[in-house]
Amino acid sequence: MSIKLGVPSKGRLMEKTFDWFGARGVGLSRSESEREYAGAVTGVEGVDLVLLSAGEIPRELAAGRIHLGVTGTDLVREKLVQWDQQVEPLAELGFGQADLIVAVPACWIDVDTLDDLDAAAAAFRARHGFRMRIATKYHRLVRDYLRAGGVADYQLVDSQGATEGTVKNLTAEAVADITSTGETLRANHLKVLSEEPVLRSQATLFRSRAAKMAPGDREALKALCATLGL
Ligand SMILES: Nc1ncnc2c1ncn2[C@@H]1O[C@H](COP(=O)(O)OP(=O)(O)OP(=O)(O)O)[C@@H](O)[C@H]1O
Ligand SMILES: O=P(O)(O)OC[C@H]1O[C@H](OP(=O)(O)OP(=O)(O)O)[C@H](O)[C@@H]1O
Repeated sequence: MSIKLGVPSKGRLMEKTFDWFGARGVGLSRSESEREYAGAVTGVEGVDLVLLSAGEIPRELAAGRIHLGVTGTDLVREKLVQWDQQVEPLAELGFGQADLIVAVPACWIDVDTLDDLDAAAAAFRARHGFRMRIATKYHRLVRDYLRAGGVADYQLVDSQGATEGTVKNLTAEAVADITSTGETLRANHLKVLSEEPVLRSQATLFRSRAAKMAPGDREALKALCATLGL
């Protein structure tokens, strides 16, 4: 048997994860063929690399199909009910930092806080006969945040990508999405509410609380954690 380590299969997250492990003496690499989702681990025994979509890693951890996984805290908290009972964060990796925020059209000059958004949402409904639409893929986190902030008269519309474009495309009045530099928001004439973000996220190494381990696996996990300095 062996420990399964799930890592994002593409892009910045994959490269920075490889760098983070490499700097600590654990070599991670993707197979020669760019299209094959297989990889290799050097520097420790008994660890298999599993390349997965960042968005699927929370579910794989919760199901116990991987023992360890790297993904954003935003994805874990959004996708796993009572996330901390299903996974344990072992290390924040210091990259993939982004804030989950709520943004409205920059021209809404009298909307700056959640109270303002609530007032605007009520006025919107009275005027248009339907609830203000907020586009997001973070349904659970945004719903909880808006409930706590006292915003009532809105509806979430699902957007799995290019979320900032929904306002221009007239499929939403506001958005809740991840931002790091703010460039995408600015380019789409949106402004962030001047409130604490819904969540501050970064790439994190998680341990599954559900994954079964054979006796040898425990040793492999201990050796890996020791090598990583955890
Ligand atoms: N601009 C950004 N800067 C930093 N981190 C980001 C940025 N955009 C997204 N992230 C983070 O990267 C992680 C993966 O994002 P996302 O869900 O968009 O995956 P993806 O790249 O579309 O991959 P996949 O579709 O394979 O799941 C998330 O944790 C997210 O917070
Ligand atoms: O604040 P910025 O630095 O401009 O980054 C924010 C953008 O990055 C993410 O998109 P990503 O590139 O992951 O694509 P997506 O639209 O598929 O989510 C996020 O959804 C924003 O659109």
